[in-house]
Parts: sequence; C-alpha cells; structure tokens
Amino acid sequence: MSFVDLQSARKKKENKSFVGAKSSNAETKPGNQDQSYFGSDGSSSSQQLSDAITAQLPAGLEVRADEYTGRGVHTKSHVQAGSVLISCRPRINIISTQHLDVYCSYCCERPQSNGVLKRCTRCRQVWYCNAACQNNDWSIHKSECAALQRWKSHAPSEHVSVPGDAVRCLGRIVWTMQKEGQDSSWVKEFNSMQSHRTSLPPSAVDSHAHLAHALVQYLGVSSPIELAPFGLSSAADLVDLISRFTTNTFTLTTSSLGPIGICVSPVMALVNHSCDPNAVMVFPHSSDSTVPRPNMQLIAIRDIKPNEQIFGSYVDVTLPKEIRQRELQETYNFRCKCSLCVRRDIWIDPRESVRCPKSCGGICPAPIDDDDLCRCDKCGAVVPATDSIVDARRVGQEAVDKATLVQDQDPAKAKQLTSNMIPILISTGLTPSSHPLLPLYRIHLELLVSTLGSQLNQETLDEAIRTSAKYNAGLSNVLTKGHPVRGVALSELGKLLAVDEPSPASPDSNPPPAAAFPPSGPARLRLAHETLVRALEELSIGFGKCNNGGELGQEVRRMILRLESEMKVWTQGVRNVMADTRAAAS
Ligand SMILES: C[S@@+](CC[C@H](N)C(=O)[O-])C[C@H]1O[C@@H](n2cnc3c(N)ncnc32)[C@H](O)[C@@H]1O
Repeated sequence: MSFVDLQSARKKKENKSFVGAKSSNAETKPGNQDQSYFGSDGSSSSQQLSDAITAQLPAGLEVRADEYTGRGVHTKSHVQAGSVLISCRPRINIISTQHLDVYCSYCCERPQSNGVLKRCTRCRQVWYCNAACQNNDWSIHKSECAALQRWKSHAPSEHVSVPGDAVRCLGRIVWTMQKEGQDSSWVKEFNSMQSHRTSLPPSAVDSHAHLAHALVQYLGVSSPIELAPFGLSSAADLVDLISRFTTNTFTLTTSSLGPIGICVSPVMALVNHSCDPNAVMVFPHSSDSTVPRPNMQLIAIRDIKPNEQIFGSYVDVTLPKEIRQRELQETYNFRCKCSLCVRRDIWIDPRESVRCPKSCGGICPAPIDDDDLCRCDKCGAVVPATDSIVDARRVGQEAVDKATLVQDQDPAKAKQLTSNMIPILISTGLTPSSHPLLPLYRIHLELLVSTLGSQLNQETLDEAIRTSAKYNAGLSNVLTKGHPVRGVALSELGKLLAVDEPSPASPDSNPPPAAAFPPSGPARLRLAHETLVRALEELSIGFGKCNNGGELGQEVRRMILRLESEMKVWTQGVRNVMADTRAAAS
C-alpha cells in the first residue's frame, strides 16, 4: 500500500491519524492526541509516538509508517557506510546473571586495568565500578535491591537465587515507571512501542504468562490491585508490558559483540528488521569518555540513499530463511518479506549450498528433501546421494543445538560433537557458509580458543587458525563487507596468527611449511598483519568511522603497529645475516 493509500485507509479509521512521512507537518506531528498507526499485523494500534522519542532522532532521520512494517526510520539525505545514525544511552539496561560480577550494573563497563568491581553490600548480587556508578543507579536499584533480597530468601536453590534477565529487566522498567510517574516521558516512550497483545501467536502465550507470573513474584505483589502503582490496572496491561518488552528489547554487547545483558531503547526500537540490513546496532566503546555509558549506536553498514528505510536485523542473518522466518514469527510476530526472503531470481543461497560434485568451482543448492534434484550453477552437474546430505544436515543441526547447550558446562562433550560432525558435513560437500557447518565452525573455534589460555600448544593453535579461516570464509559469503560480525571474526583470526608459536615448524619439516596452512615464522607474521589490516577496515565501518572501529578497532590498530615493528626486526635480522655471510665469503 502506498503512502497515499494509507492516508485514505486512515480516514476510514474514525478520525485517527498516524505518524507518517510528513512528521514535520502539523497534521502528522508526533504527539498529536489522536495519533495511532497501522501495526504490522494490519490492526490499528493506539501507540502514540512520544515527543521524547522523536526528539532523540537526529535531523537527518524521520519516522514513517506503512501498513506492513508499521513505523520505521528513514533517512532524509545520503548516508555513507560507517556513519553513526543514532547514538544514545538505553533507557533501561541490566547485566546478565552470569556477568553480574564482571560488568558494572550502571555503566556496563569492565573495571579499568587492575581495578575490581564493588558489590552492593545489601543484596550482594549487583556490582559497580565505584560509588559514583552505585549512586547513579540507586534510585532504581533501591527497589531492585529489596526485590533481589526477597527473591533470594525464597529461592529453592543457590543457582536460582537471582531471577532471570528478562524478569530483572521488566522489574527495572516498572520501577522506573513508578518513580517517574504515569505522565512521565518514560511511560509515554515505553507505551508508544509496539505491542502484539491482540495478535499473540499461541506459542507466545505460555512464555508471556510465565514471565508475568515471575515478574509479579519479583515485585512482591500478592493481589492485582497492588500492581496499580506501576500503572498496571488490568491483565491486559500486564500482557501489553510483556509484549512490548519482548518485541523491543536489544542485546547489550561488549565491544567485540559478546552478549552481556539486555536493554531497552524506545528510539532504537523504531528500527525495523531486514535479513539483508543496511545498519547495525552496536556498543562500540569509543575512547570518548564524555559519552554516557553504555553507549548504543545505530551505524550504517552500507551507503544509504535519501528516503530509504533503515533496517537492522533482529535475528542472526547467517541462518537459512526457514529458521529466520520461524524466529521472527515466534518472537516478533511478523512474516519477513525483506529483499532476501522474497528473492525469486535463480540464485543459490550460500547459507544452503553444496560444492559442485564435479569440482568445477560452482555451487549447488543443498537438498531439502531426499528427492530434490539439485544442479551446479556453473556446469549443471546433478548432486548425487541427496538423502545423505539431508540426513547429515539434520544430524548437524542436532549437534549445533546440543553443543550450544553443553558448551559452558561440559566443553569436552561439546568439542567431541563439533569434532565429529564437522568432517561429516565437509564430506557431504557443504560449503563453509552453509548451515549447520558455519555455526559448528563458530562453536568449535570458541572451544579451541577457550583451551588456548591454559594449554597453548602448536597443534591446538594451528587447528584454531584453520577453523577460524573457514569460519571467516563462510561469513564473507553471507554478510556484507563491514558487518561487525565479519570485523570481529577477522580480528580474531589476525590475533590467533599473531600469537607467538610455541613450537614453530622447522624449515625442513615435511610437508614444507610454505605449502601448509597456517604458515610458520615470518610468513605467519605477514599473514597476521594482512588479516588485521583487513579486520580494521571492516571494524571501521561496522563500529563507526568516527569511533575508529570502536575499542576493538583501537586494539587491532595497536597490534598492527606492534607487528610492523616485529616484522622490521625480522627483516633487519635477515639483512644482517646476509651481510655477515657476504662479508665472510669475501
Ligand atoms: C522493534 S519494533 C519496530 C518498530 C515498529 N514497526 C513500530 O511501529 O513500533 C518490531 C516490530 O515491528 C514490526 N516489524 C519490524 N520489521 C518488520 C518487517 N521487516 N516486516 C514486518 N513487520 C516488521 C513487527 O511487528 C515487529 O514486532
């Protein structure tokens, strides 16, 4: 439906207007009392776009709505890849339970070198950098502190002595509402976010009910009337709260994309999803200490034309379409119709591809059913034994699920799963970007890297480098250049290559080092340098040019300089030896 169609549809909706393209126009100015918009499920919603949200949008951006995706953020002018589109401190953030003693619960930073976090002496669950962070957090932690103590006193065992992340985040949302009042801009901002209460899929009803139950317990409320001070006067309000939370929450990450918590930012929540995004949300941790932490940024990873919509991604876009669609439907309640999901041309998705059986260099679609006829895109060769590929992918998916589940508690078991499954999937012809080979490479790499700290040996280091190289090759086929996931993975590969070799191959070893991967000695250093330079290029886009690639970009830059001086020493050493040899011969 076009913008004009939308306006006529709007007229049929009794006097209501929507937040539209002409946001500067008085008729559609955000904050008008009669505003509503068409939700992505086609029903009209009463969410109003709060003035406080539009005030946070930079001048070059505006909110427009369409019938399918609801409101979304559009650019008014040309934007270059690597530009910061929105920068803000999330309104609410919490640190995940397993990281509570690692990251400050106010600024979400790790303590500076040699520093340690300090624990709240009352609840003994939440940690801060210093008294300043604790004071800044106290107005909300005050209620949280009492609730955490109450929860712990009723917990049946030590490992459930802290409520789940979602419940703790919901707690902070409602205590902020209570503290700031029902007419506050926070309540307006929160309530203007999308809710799917009227169209919840059956799969979501149980999880919402479970969350609601845990929240009520956490708040220490024993009757519905006691929810009134939080602005929750009916069960519908409670479902709305949880639906808004589920639909609009972001993962809080480190400067290298490690998940450490969750956060809510109503302005960022206006960004719609695409499986082929032109922007990403990151926490770059730039060196500018004047920026309030945590600092969340929306960054363009492609050049964006004027009037284009900005899309982030809500799910892992390296996953195949079927899995992405399922996750988007279950959590966000929509069927994705992005350019990648509706692609109709003859195109083989690298996420589901196998190598040509005749090794011509082409690829074939991975069979979904035993009787699929799959041909190479270059030479037309037919993929044989499709049933074994279908089976291997199914078992591979099971291995991914199981390895993910046991990765932290039983890494040896997880490694056994990945070590067994990877060669099977390679032998069926899956390409490195194919699912489930790509996530298996990632998990296997994480497991190898985690053992390197305690037992650095050449064999494990080399295996980690080979796995990382495969993982990077896979990512480069499915993610745009400059996507931060690519930058982080490349920097990891560069760092592994730069590790001092515990027992480098001798020049006369068999096979000759020049033919082996990874190379040894100076060739390895050169490759490390080249990889880190490429990583820095990608990080400078994905974590923002003005942030110099964020904290990780700065670390990579320092490593590049160190390698350059190391390589100079090598080169000088070789020159000296040659000069000595010449002198001795003459
Ligand atoms: C974080 S909100 C994004 C802003 C939202 N459109 C609004 O009006 O507030 C997420 C919700 O937006 C809608 N949405 C986001 N991306 C979409 C897409 N590509 N297609 C359809 N609906 C989408 C879905 O309803 C989803 O649950």
